[in-house]
Amino acid sequence: MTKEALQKEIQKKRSYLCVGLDTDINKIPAHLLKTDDPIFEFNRQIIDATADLCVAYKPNIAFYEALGTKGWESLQKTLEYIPDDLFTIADAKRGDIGNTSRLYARAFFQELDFDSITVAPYMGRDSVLPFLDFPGKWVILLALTSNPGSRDFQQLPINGEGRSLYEQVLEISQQWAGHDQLMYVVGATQADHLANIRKIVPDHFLLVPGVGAQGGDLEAVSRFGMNKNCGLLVNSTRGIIYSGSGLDFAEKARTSASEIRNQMSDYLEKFL
Ligand SMILES: O=c1ccn([C@@H]2O[C@H](COP(=O)(O)O)[C@@H](O)[C@H]2O)c(=O)[nH]1
Repeated sequence: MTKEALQKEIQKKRSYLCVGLDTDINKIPAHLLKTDDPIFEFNRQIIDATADLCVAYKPNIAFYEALGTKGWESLQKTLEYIPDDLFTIADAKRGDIGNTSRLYARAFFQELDFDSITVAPYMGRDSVLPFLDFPGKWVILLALTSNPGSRDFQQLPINGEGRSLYEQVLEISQQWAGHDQLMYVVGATQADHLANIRKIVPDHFLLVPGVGAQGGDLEAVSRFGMNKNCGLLVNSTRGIIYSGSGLDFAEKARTSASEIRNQMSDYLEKFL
C-alpha cells in the first residue's frame, strides 16, 4: 500500500487506529475452543467487528510462532481475511546479517503478503537494507519503544552533542530510504519526546503502540505526533480485543474500538 493510499483511508474513516491481533489461546473466549481454528475464528470475528473503524491490523508474530505450524496457518488465514484496503503490519522485530535478513523479508513479504514489518535497527544498515528491496513494502524501524527498558540504550546519549541512540537511528536511517518506504515505532508512553521526534522526521509515519493497556495518552500522542497528513498509526491491542470474554466479545471489541476512533476523529479535526 502506498503512503497516499494510507492517508486517503485515514481521511475516509477519520481514524488512524491500528488494531493489534495478539491472539492468545489462553485468553480467548472458551466457546471458541470448540472450533477448528480458534485463533483464526477469534481474529475473523474481531476483524468483522472493527474493519470499518481502523486503518491497520498488527498481528504480533510471537503469538502465532508460539503455536508452531498451526499458529503459522492461523496467521496466514488471518492475513488473507483482512480486507485489501487495510494496512497490515507483521510485528516481528527482525534484523540480522544481510544474508539472513533477506530470508526474513522473503518470509513476511512473499510467503506471507504483509504490507510491512517491524525491524530492529541494532545491527545497522546491512541488516535493514534487504527488507527495503521489496517495492511497495514498508519497513517500520524501532526508534523509541514504549517499554521502561527504552531508557537502557535508546535514550542514552552517544556522542559529544548529547544526541541519544534513538535520535541517531532516526537521523541515520533516513539515508537508507524515504518516507514512502520507512516508518518508525515510537511508544505512546513517550509522548514527551514526540515534538523532538517530529523535528527529526517531519514527514514519516509513526507506528505508536502503547495506548490502552500500557497507559499511553492518545491526546498527547495526537497533539505532538501528528504531522500535516496525520502521519500516525496508533495501535491498541489488549484494550480492544480482550474487552469481553463471552459470546459478545466481538461486539465489546467494537465498542472499545469505536471509542478510540471517535476520539481520533476529534483529534484529526483539532490538530491537523
Ligand atoms: O515499543 C513497542 C513496540 C511494540 N509493541 C507491541 O505493540 C503491542 C501493544 O499491545 P497492547 O496490548 O496494546 O499493550 C504488542 O504487540 C507489543 O509487543 C509495544 O507495545 N511497544
